[in-house]
Amino acid sequence: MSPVTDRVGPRHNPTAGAALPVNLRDLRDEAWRRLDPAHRDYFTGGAGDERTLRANETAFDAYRLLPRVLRGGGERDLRTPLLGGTLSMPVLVSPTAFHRLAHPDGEVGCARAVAGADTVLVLSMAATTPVEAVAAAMDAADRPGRLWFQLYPQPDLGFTESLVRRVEAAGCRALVVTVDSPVLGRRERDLRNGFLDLPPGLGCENMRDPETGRIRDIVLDADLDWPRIDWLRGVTRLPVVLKGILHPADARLAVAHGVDAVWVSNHGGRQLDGAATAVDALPSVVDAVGDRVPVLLDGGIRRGTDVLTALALGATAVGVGRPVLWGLAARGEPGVRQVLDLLRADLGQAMTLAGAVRPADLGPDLLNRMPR
Ligand SMILES: Cc1cc2nc3c(=O)[nH]c(=O)nc-3n(C[C@H](O)[C@H](O)[C@H](O)COP(=O)(O)O)c2cc1C
Ligand SMILES: CCCCCCC(=O)C(=O)O
Repeated sequence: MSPVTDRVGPRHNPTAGAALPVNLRDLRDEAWRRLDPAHRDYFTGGAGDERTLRANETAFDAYRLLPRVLRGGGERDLRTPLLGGTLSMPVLVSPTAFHRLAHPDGEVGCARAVAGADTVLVLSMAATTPVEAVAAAMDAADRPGRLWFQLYPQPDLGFTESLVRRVEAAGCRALVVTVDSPVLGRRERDLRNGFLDLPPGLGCENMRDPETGRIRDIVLDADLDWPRIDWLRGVTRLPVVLKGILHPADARLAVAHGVDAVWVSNHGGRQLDGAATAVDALPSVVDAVGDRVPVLLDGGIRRGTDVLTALALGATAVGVGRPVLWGLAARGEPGVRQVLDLLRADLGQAMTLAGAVRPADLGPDLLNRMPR
């Protein structure tokens, strides 16, 4: 029997007394031990000197919290309404490529874990599993609305439209269009390792040409522009989210072009090295967008307090990229479940300590920004 007890502690500390992991970095270390070094570098690395990659995490250090006290409130309520659904917490899974390279459980294992946590998986266009199989895993877990699809619009509009139809038919509930990748960032680890291709047996299954059955290469299109976003909105009724916005002028344009949410992201530091960190770019994007559409954020979220900070700065929800890959590479589906459980517990505990019952209670008054 513990000499110390509290009314919320055990529920917020599901790993107490258990073996590792107690935080996400424990799973990262385990994943790194298991992965082939070239694959570890692909999953871990960023562009150029990895300045933005490092800064995404350290930017959260600039914030200190100003907790409120004597507010009571009992049980925390982390539920978060977003694009027509309600997530069990303000944390979703960012799109990341090649899950079956990390672990045989792949995207299906990830989907099962996400369904169990009752949040959203954004399936990468570079997934190694067909969208229909991932959707079936969500359906089997009775969470059909929890799958979104990430799209790099292809210059071949016919193929793009056929993929959108496929994704709609599978039951995805939103299209996340990645707009920070007119070309691939210069990932020097991959260049050194010569990491170019997936091993035999793995491929980007959602790139299968409907006519030939052949897997097409993903084209990152430097001609992508606002008229193409208008075109995309015209060919689907799914909500369209733009991922990779950092500049407030682009956030304003996104709203003017009728998008349904704006996702502040620098692609986890993998595209433009030296780009602003997500958390630094967030306040001016929130200001530009106002209440018109939700603002999401990813990049460097590793702790409940990081989630709390992003929400206090005006994000509706945050995404996690690498931590999910760590969980998957370390332990497959249960590892992803652990990542999401750890973040939920950490966020609940941080909110309790900060005097907030629900995400709507979080505002900039709870933050003290340190000079850097
Ligand atoms: C290995 C890896 C693969 C990624 N693949 C994609 C992708 O296919 N599409 C996309 O929009 N973003 C992709 N991203 C970026 C993530 O969606 C996300 O923006 C980023 O990982 C967030 O930062 P974090 O890893 O610090 O959480 C990828 C990131 C990583 C690390
Ligand atoms: C040629 C396009 C491959 C994209 C792979 C996934 C991705 O976005 C990444 O960051 O890696």
